[in-house]
Amino acid sequence: MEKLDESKFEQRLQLWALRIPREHASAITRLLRSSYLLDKPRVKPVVEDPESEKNRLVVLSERIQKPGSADTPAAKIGHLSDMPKQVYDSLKQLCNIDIVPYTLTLGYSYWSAGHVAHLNISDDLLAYKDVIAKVIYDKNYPRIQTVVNKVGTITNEFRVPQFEILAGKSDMVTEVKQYGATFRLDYGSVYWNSRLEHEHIRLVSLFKKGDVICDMFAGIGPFSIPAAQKGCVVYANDLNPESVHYLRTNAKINKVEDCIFPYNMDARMFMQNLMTVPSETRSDSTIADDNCYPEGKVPANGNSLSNENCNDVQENCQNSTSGSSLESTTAKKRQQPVKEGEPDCQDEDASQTKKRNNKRVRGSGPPQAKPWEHIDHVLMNLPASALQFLGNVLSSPLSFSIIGLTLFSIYHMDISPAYCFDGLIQRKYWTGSLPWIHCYCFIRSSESEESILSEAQKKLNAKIVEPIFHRVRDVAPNKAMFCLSFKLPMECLKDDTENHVQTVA
Ligand SMILES: C[S@@+](CC[C@H](N)C(=O)[O-])C[C@H]1O[C@@H](n2cnc3c(N)ncnc32)[C@H](O)[C@@H]1O
Repeated sequence: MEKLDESKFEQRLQLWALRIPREHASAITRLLRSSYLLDKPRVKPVVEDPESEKNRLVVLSERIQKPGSADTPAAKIGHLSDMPKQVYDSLKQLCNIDIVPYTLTLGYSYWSAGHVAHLNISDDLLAYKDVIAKVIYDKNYPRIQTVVNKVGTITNEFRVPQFEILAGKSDMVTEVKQYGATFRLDYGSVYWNSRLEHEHIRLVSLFKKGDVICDMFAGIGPFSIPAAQKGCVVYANDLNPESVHYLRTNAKINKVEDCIFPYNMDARMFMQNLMTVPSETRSDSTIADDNCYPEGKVPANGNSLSNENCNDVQENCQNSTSGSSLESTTAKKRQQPVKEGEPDCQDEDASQTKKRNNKRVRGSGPPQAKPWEHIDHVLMNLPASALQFLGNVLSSPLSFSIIGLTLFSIYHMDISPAYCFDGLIQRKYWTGSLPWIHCYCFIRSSESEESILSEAQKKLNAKIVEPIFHRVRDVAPNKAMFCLSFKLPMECLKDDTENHVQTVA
């Protein structure tokens, strides 16, 4: 029998820890609580210091990306990134601050989603699958209550694997925790990958309070929820109605439903909906409704925002206009250090930021979210095909089948292109800097960063300046997942004279 290589399951997280005298451990953990301490199921945030028995290491949250080094804003004000100065000052009163790097290895036995253990049993071990599952179940019950094996390759557009249940109950609705947020999901009907946790937190660490985020392939919200927790306004979309159901549930569980606007449609239509400038000149009081896309404004493409969802969005808009959620948009932007090799998302010049923020807070009423005026980041986590979504399509080939017949909706006979991103934004209405696009992709050994860049530029019909490739993880011996980040090129903006507007009217 071939041996199982458990090291293949390992993930190493590069974190930071405070080295403290052990007698202060309780006081310091109380002070840092869950917000700044590492918060992972079954992992203790206070550990022994290998260098001295008298000390303990208090492991900090992944959100605390790195201590302020000499040239970062955090260093200038003398505290750790993303940790308020008061907390840092209280720490200093308790002990000397000694920050050390800490590597956390999550090994073979760590991986599961809530009560579900997910196996990928290779062909040569299939004969033993029931024995393997029983051992895992018996050894880990009650933490693990279901053991499943992935069957075949993922072919559906919702990216949900097919599972066979090998042991335990068939209910796959479960809860998982990531960086202090709780996610409920049905493992059998939505996309979920625990191994992306570090990537979710890396990207969210680039956002600032008050940023406007468009998550085109949001799933159940592992980017959107922490972004909203950080004070961003998030437009989150997924084609899978089940994912949108759990996205809304998770927004409620994590108390950020006022900052998240969920959509259930094709990603291109979602962007088009958000960026369409209303035809009539409207008074400020009606602008929130434009974002809600009531039924009459929804494109007849068979993938439109469901009524249920639309009600939700309208509800959110109303919540927004009543005030509570908008603290985030009016809030003064916090300076954060820019990581080496990471996009500098703070290059908007100060006058532009001021202009935009002023615009949002103008008048006595709450500011309005108007995505066609400004968004800060667009997330595209569908690595198998996100690059295609950078381009426009003529008559999208989406179709649906009924009793074996393939039917095309009226929308697909329409020759108007679905814009994404070339010509999507109207120069006249846009304020501030152009958005960062974070487009995930796979790079195979036969491809290179250059070939991917050239494909992206072809789709955009514009040159990308200063692209940043971040290697996320190896998914196979000759295939890795990357995140390509770049500022939307200026050429992608359309001028008034071009007639791309109101395609969803
Ligand atoms: C790889 S998953 C990423 C989900 C989430 N961002 C995460 O990190 O867990 C891609 C998501 O895109 C959704 N999706 C696939 N095709 C889509 C489309 N045309 N428009 C919008 N969403 C789509 C799938 O349902 C799936 O939830």
